[in-house]
Amino acid sequence: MDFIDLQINGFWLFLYLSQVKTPIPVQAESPKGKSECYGVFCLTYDLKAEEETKSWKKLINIAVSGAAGMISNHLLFKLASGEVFGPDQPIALKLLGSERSIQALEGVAMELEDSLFPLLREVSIGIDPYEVFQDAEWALLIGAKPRGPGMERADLLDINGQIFAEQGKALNASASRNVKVMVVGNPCNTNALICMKNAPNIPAKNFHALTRLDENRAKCQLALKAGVFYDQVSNMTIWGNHSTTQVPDFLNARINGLPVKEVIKDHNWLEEEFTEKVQKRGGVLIQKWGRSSAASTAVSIVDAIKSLITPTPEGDWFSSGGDGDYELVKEVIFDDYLLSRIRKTEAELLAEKRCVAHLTGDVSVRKTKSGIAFCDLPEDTMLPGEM
Ligand SMILES: NC(=O)c1ccc[n+]([C@@H]2O[C@H](COP(=O)([O-])OP(=O)(O)OC[C@H]3O[C@@H](n4cnc5c(N)ncnc54)[C@H](O)[C@@H]3O)[C@@H](O)[C@H]2O)c1
Ligand SMILES: O=C(O)C[C@H](O)C(=O)O
Repeated sequence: MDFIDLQINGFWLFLYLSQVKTPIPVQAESPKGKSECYGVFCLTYDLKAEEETKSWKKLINIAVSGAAGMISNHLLFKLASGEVFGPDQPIALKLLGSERSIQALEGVAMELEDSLFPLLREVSIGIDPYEVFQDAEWALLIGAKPRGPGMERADLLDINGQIFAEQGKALNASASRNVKVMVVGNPCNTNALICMKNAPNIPAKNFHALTRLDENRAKCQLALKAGVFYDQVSNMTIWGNHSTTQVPDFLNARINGLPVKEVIKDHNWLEEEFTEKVQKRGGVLIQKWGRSSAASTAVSIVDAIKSLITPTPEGDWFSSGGDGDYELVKEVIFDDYLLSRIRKTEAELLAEKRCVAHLTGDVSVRKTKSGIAFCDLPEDTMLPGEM
C-alpha cells in the first residue's frame, strides 16, 4: 500500500464510517472473566450480525503501556479511528498504566467511550502487565520513567530496565506467540534489548525500538535544505542509538531519487549542522514546549507500524532499531565519516548493554556487590531530550 492508496483508504474510511449503524449488543455481560474491561466496552457485540461489519477482519488485540501519557493521548485515538490498521480492522485496546496513573487511565477510557469509534470493540485497563498483555498481537511499550533531577543515566537505565525486564517476562507468559513489540520508552534501544532477552519464546525479529521519529526528522531537514517537499526524500536510515550519538545517514538517502550529496552540495552542512540538528531535535523541542515530543512521536509510531504491515515502496526502505530479518537492505554504502560515527554510537550501545547485563542475563559482565552490572557509559551519552 503506498501513500496514494493510504489517502484513498482514508477517504473510504470516512465514507465507510458514515454508513455504519450502531451495533446491537447481543449480550450485556457483567464484567466477569473480563474484570478489567471498561464501561461501554464491557458489552459484547456479534460483528457478523451487522451487514456492514460482515467484511471486517478478525479483531486484533493491541496492548499499549504508558496509556495515560502524552504520546498515548495522540496514538490511541489514531489506532481507534482505523487510521493505522485500516477501515475493516476492528481492534481491542488493552491499556497498561502505572499505579499512579490508574485514575488518569480511567479518564482515557472515558474519552475513548465518548469518541464512538465503530472499530473500537473492547477497551480494558490495568496495571498488571501479565493480565493486560493477555493474547496481545501488538505491544506498544511507551510507559517509562523520565530522568529526574540529579538522576544518573546508569540509574535511569536500571529503573527503566527493570520495567522492560518485567514487561518482557509478561509478554513471554501472556502475549500471542507472534506479538510485535515496539519499544518507545527511553532509552528505547536498550529497553528493547532487555525486553527481548526476557521474552525468549517470542521471535527476536518481532522486537523494535522506535527510531522512526528520528528518520522523519532527518527527512524533514533534508527536504528543507533542498527546497523540496518531504515525500521526495527516501532511503533514510538512522544508525545506532536513539540518543545524541545517532547517525542520520545522508550517504545512502536520496532526494528525488538522486544521492543526497548530489543535490545538497554543502557537504560540511550535512556532516555538521544536519547531523547535529537531528541528534538534538528532541532536546530543542523540549526547551520550546516544556515537554517531550508527543504528537510527532505518535505519528512516527503509526508510520513505523504501517511500514511493518504494508509493502515498502519499490526501491525505498525504512529504519527500525531491532534484530529484524524482514529483509535487510544490502545495497547500503559506507564511507569513513559514516563508519566513524556508527562506531561511536555502537560503542555507546555496547556500554549501555554492559550496564544492564543484570537484566539481560549476560553473565560475562562484571557486577557490583549489589548485583548491578558495572556501568562505564561514555561521559557525553545523552537522550535527545537531555542536551
Ligand atoms: N523513541 C522515541 O522516539 C521517543 C520519542 C518521544 C518520547 N519517548 C519516550 O517515551 C516515553 C513516554 O513519553 P510520554 O511523553 O508519553 O511520557 P508521559 O510521562 O506523558 O507518560 C508516561 C506514562 O507512563 C506511565 N508509566 C510509568 N511507568 C509505567 C509502567 N511501569 N507501566 C505502565 N505505565 C507506566 C506513567 O504513569 C505515565 O502515565 C518516555 O520515556 C520518553 O522519553 C521516546
Ligand atoms: O523524551 C526524550 O528524551 C526526547 C525524545 O526521545 C525525542 O526524541 O523527542
